[in-house]
Amino acid sequence: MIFPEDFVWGAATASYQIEGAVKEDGRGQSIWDTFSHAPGNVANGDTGDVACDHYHRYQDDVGLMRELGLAAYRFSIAWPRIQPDGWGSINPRGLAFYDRLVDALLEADISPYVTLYHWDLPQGLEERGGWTDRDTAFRFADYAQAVHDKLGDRVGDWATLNEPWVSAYLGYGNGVHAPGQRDPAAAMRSAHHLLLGHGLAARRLRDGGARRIMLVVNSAPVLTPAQVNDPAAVPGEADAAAVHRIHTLLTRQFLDPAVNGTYPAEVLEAAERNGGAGHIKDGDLELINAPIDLVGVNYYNPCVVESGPGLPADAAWPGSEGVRFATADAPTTAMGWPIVPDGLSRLLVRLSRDYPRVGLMVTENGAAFEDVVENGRVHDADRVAYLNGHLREVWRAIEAGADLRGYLVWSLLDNFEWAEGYRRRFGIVHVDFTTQTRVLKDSAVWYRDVIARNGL
Ligand SMILES: OC[C@@H]1[C@@H](O)[C@H](O)[C@@H](O)c2nc(CNc3ccccc3)cn21
Repeated sequence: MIFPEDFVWGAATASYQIEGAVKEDGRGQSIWDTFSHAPGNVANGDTGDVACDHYHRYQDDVGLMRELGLAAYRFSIAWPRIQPDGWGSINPRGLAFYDRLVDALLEADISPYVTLYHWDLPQGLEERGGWTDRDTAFRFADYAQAVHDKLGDRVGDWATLNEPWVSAYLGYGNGVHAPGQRDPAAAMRSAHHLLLGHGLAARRLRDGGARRIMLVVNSAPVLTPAQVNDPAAVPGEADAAAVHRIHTLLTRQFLDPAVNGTYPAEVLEAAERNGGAGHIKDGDLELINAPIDLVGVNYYNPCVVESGPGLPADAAWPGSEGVRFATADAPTTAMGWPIVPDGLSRLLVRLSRDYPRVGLMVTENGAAFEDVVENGRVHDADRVAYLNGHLREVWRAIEAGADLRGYLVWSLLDNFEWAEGYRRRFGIVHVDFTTQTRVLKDSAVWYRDVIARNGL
């Protein structure tokens, strides 16, 4: 299976998960600093205080990327390094780190793909309401412009947000992520303000001459248990309605406004039932619908549902009344997520059909397994099998006509896995968090060969 000649092979990380140096060079506090230091929020009391110490080790890490032959490296910028409180003057030392990182990547012939927001909101803004407050969207646009002004001469690929669904519904809905609020109405308001911030920032980036702008979403094919292993299975009316509802809340809630400038009726109805839709102002959808070039797709596993009469909505899923989240008949990763490779091709073909005006890129795909270091090596055959199976589906989606530009593996390094802390490892490079030693896992060597062959 050989991929298109211009297919982009890369890897992805995020600032809070790898950088450490949380009090260095003028960095302000983020909501994840606050959340991870609050007892009970993160496994084993882990925090991102040190993480992979990438802030100090970035040159060696870029060397690893070069050794793997990556064409692209997706990383996020920590807003609190740029504006410690989230607004106002720019911290030159914070910006200087990313300036150095970008230059190191270009020197290694690796294209930098910048994500402007991967969940580390400045705590100063959270104290003013965070994403529940409309003003945060405008502060985000100011921040985006400041970063692009500095790096836009060398960075062509820009993602505004990583997974606004997670920021809104895990951060403000069920509270398993920072800032840990449990309020469905706050979550729906936050989802809208994140989208507004996306649109406002995308306009600033475009006005600044950005080459490619994308929105990155966590998306999945929503399937009944029977459909997981039998794409031809036909769900009954109630189950089909459950599938449509969750597809709408997970994916259409974000891509319809961003790509088409419309909200699904079900989202507006859910908002009316959860605090009202007064936060949606006239003209907002036009602002949100700023032209973008790509949708970044983060896929790990399908979302499995069936109807469940009388079931209350899950706090992370306002509007999901009557839906029961089910399990798939499939092997699972260390996260308990089902391994369903063809879910990726089913998703990519669907998104290509539903949103034909934008290209697609797999901006995250990967898996956590219980890695064991043996004689200085990690024989992660399960991760190789996961990646191989999913890349075969990427190839199939391209063959089926999907406008798919590239694939970025999650993740380059083992890192801080949010509420799971360091006990879950997604990296193709093993990190010993005591010594900060990096070791290529077998999956990294395998991925290097895939890149060299441009295929499987
Ligand atoms: O969990 C693995 C990665 C995570 O490390 C990335 O920072 C994030 O972008 C990411 N998104 C997903 C898929 N969505 C999801 C996020 C949080 C909880 C459950 C699912 C997985 N991942």
